[in-house]
Amino acid sequence: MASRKLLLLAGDGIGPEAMAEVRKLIVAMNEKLGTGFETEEGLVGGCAYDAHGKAISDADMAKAMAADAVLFGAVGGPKWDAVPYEVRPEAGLLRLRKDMELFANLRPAICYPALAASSSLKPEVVEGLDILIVRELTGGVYFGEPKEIIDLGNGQKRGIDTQVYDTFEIERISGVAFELARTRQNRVTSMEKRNVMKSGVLWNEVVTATHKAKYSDVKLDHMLADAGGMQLVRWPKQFDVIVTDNLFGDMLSDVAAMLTGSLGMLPSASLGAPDAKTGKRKALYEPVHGSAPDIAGKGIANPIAMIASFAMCLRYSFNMVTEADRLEAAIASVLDEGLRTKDIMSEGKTEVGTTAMGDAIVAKFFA
Ligand SMILES: NC(=O)c1ccc[n+]([C@@H]2O[C@H](COP(=O)([O-])OP(=O)(O)OC[C@H]3O[C@@H](n4cnc5c(N)ncnc54)[C@H](O)[C@@H]3O)[C@@H](O)[C@H]2O)c1
Ligand SMILES: CC(C)[C@H](C(=O)O)[C@@H](O)C(=O)O
Ligand SMILES: [Mg+2]
Repeated sequence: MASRKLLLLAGDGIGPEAMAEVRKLIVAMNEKLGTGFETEEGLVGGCAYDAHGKAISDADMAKAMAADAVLFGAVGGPKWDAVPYEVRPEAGLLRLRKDMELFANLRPAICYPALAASSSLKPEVVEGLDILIVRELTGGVYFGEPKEIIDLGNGQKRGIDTQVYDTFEIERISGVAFELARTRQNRVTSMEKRNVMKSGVLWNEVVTATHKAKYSDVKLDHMLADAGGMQLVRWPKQFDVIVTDNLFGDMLSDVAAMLTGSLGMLPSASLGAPDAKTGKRKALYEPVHGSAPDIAGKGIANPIAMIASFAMCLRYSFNMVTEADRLEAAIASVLDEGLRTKDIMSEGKTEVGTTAMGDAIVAKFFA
C-alpha cells in the first residue's frame, strides 16, 4: 500500500475538539478497513507558542514537510492577543502555507438540503448551492514586502502592507480553477479590483490570457470583488467556480460559509503543485473556521467542517474517492435524520454536542 502518513495539528480553542472526531474516524478506518494511516501529532498556534515560544517549531515544520498530508484544526485566541506579531498563533498557519508552497486553497460551499433553513438567507436562495472558491494562498497582501509599521517621527506612524502578484502565480491558480471547473459546471468567475489596484489589472489580464491559451472551452466571467460579495449574497447559485486572490478569498469564503448555515460547515484543502517525478502534491486540510474562543471547551463545536476537510484529504491526497463520497454521504444523512450542533440548530431538530455528532457520522460511515 502507498504511504499514508498524516500529521495532525489540532491547534487551539475548538481545534482539538474537532480534531478528536477525525482522529476517532481514522482509528476506526484503520481497524475496520485496514487503511494503514500512520498518524503523528504536533503543535501549532498558541499551544506551540506556550511550549516553545514559536507558532510552529522547526521540528513540527519538518514533520509537515515529510507527511503525505497535514490535518489542521484551528489557531488563535484572546490568550495570545499580546504576543509579538511575528510569533502570534496565526503565523504558524501562514508559515505552513508558505513553506509547503500550498498556493491553491479550495473552499467548497455546499448547502446540504437539510440545512437550507439554517442559512441567514431565504431557503430558495441557498437550496442546492454548490460553489467552489479557489483562493490564491501564498501571495498577495498576506506575504508582500514591505510589511511593517514605521515611525514617521512627527507623532504619526504608518502601517504598510504590500499587495504583490507575479504572472506565474496568477497563471497557476487560474489553471487550477479552470481544471476544476471542467469537472463541475465548466464556469469560472474571476474576482479582483482592477478599478483601483494594479495587481487587479494584472490578475484580470493573466486570467484572460490563460483562459484563451488553454481553457477556452470553459466559460469565463470577470467581476469586481466587491460586487462579487454582493452577488454571493443576492443569488449565490449563479456561481460555479470563483477564483480570487488571498485576501478577497479569505473574506468571500467567510461570506460563502454563512450561506451554508454556519462557519462550522465549511472545509478546505490547501494544495501545492504536483511533484514533477512522483505526481504527489503537498497538502493541508483545514476547516475555514477559527478557534471559536466563545464556544471553546464547551463541547458544542460543530465538527463537520473538520470531518469534511478529512473527506477532501481522502479525495485529493489519497485518491480514496469511494471513502470520501461515503463520508460526505454520512454527513448528509446524519443531518437528514435531524441531528444538529447548536450553530445549525432549528426547531424540531435534535441538538447534540461535538462528540455525539462525530459518533453519529462515524457510525453512519460504517453502516
Ligand atoms: N484557520 C484558522 O486557524 C483560523 C481561521 C479563522 C480565524 N482564526 C483565528 O481564530 C480566532 C477567533 O476568530 P473569529 O472569532 O473571528 O472566527 P471563528 O471562526 O473562530 O468564529 C466566528 C464565529 O463562528 C462560530 N464558529 C466557528 N466555528 C464554529 C464551529 N465549528 N462550530 C460552531 N460555531 C463555530 C464561533 O463560535 C464564532 O461565533 C482568532 O484568533 C483568529 O485569528 C483562525
Ligand atoms: C487565521 C488566518 C491567518 C486565516 C487567513 O486569514 O487566511 C483564516 O482567516 C483563514 O481563512 O484561513
Ligand atoms: Mg478566514
